[in-house]
Amino acid sequence: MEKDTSFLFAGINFDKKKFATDISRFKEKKENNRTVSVNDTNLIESVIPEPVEARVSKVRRKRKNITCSDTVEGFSVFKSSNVPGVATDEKNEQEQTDGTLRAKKELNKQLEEDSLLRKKYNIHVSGSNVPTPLQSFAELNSRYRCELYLLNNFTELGFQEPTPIQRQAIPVLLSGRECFACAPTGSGKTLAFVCPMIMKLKHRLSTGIRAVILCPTRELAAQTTRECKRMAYGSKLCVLLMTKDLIRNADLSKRHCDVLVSTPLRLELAIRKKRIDLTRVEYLVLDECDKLFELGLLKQIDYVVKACSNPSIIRSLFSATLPDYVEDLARRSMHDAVRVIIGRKNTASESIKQKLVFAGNEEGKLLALRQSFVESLSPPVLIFAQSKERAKELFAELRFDDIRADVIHSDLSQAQREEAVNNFRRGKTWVLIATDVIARGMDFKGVNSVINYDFPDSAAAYIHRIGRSGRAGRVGEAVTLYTEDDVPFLRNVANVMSASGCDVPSWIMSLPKQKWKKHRPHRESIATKPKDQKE
Ligand SMILES: Nc1ncnc2c1ncn2[C@@H]1O[C@H](COP(=O)(O)OP(=O)(O)OP(=O)(O)O)[C@@H](O)[C@H]1O
Repeated sequence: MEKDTSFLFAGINFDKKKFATDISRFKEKKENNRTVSVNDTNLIESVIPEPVEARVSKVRRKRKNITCSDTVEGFSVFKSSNVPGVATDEKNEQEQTDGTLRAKKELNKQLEEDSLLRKKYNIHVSGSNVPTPLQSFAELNSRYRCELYLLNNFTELGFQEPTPIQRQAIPVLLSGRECFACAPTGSGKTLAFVCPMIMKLKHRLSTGIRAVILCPTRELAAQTTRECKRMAYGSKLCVLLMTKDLIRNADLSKRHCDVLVSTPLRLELAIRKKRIDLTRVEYLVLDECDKLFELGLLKQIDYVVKACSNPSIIRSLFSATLPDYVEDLARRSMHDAVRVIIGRKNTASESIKQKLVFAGNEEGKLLALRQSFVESLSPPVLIFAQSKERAKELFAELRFDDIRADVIHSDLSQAQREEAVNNFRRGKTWVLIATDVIARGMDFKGVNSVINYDFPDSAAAYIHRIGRSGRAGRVGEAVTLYTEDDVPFLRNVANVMSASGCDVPSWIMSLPKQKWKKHRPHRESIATKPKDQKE
């Protein structure tokens, strides 16, 4: 991460007060002499009871003694109060006082209920007027008038109730607030940002891109596109994955697309080739945001974010690891954002049983791995190696053993990478050897164990790698092999383990804390054969 990140989001930092007229012009259009907001909120308000958060903010505004001339979000508040020349008799005053007291009571009751619900689901929030969390998916209809196809899709997908991140992030985004969120791996963050997006977008036939989801890898972008399509099934929304072909053959500026999912590199390329217009994007999601803000991707992200120049854009950041610098950045550059943390920040999912195994040296690691396969191979198993070279070496060692192994790394073609992922998903491959290219976001159902053959290069990498198992409340197992070289870095992984309730030997917890950027020691090549016998 570059030290100075202030240029990030610079292209869309703007003074909302100064451009208030422009914003309101953008937000509203006249239709049949009646003001209809672009996202139809007025229409919704006319048919459903006012949401609690709206009532809450009204009461708060009242408390601040706003006068009749104050305009809040395009509405004139307290139109009938304090108007010069209008006599206010005692009865009226009494009624007003009673009304305010009732509203106050109602507000306090609601705040209490919200806080109990948050406590129950380990939801921590900061920001002003944070909307009430969802009790159930049904509230998407009763509170926000969501279309029934969406609830049907959730039922079809087997989702009975919202996960904690969904309970809080969905109402935040539906209320038009920006959001940065941290929730454990496999806890349903994808639905948390896709659901409000498809609810808000509805179907419209104008050209141009209306929402963008950025993911750090092609595999994750493809998976997110698939999830989006599943959730939007039954609507007319158009969801597209940015591919090389699309950049080459299609002029996206003339095509209609509701949701575009892409890696930063591909999107940057399309913008540079003038194949795409992002000026009307209404929603921007940075998934795995801390990865996107790392040095290698930061410039591309900045370029894309600047291209999304719509002043009313709603941006959100999601990850299972949210370092302080990303939070600082979010606070500085997002507008009135809500921070949502589920459980403790930067911890592993509690449904994963984690183990550290000392293997002495590189040779010991291979022996330990083979031994564990003989004793108890319970596929599917994911094995992480430190580099593509080491992943290839390990694959060369295991491919002739009696296990169905495959490998995935960045030297493979796109088609080969897709095939490796699909074979693993379908159970054709039992053991997938991988680099960190699939460590984040990939949702392989039922991975029984993750083996860190090479010690991860950071605590965040550890959390994401092992998070490929133990998803959606299932149990999983993670084994991390370590050698003498890794001992100084053990404490960082041990801290994560202990924070998620796993036992860690006390000698490890008493090791000195290590400042740890990237731990990638040079390692002996992976081989059981003596060097002179190797091909
Ligand atoms: N409400 C729900 N009930 C049950 N399962 C759900 C629910 N929401 C999502 N899931 C499932 O949980 C799994 C994990 O979801 P998802 O991939 O969104 O996790 P994530 O939090 O983004 O994880 P990661 O941090 O690894 O990216 C998926 O298989 C998804 O279908």
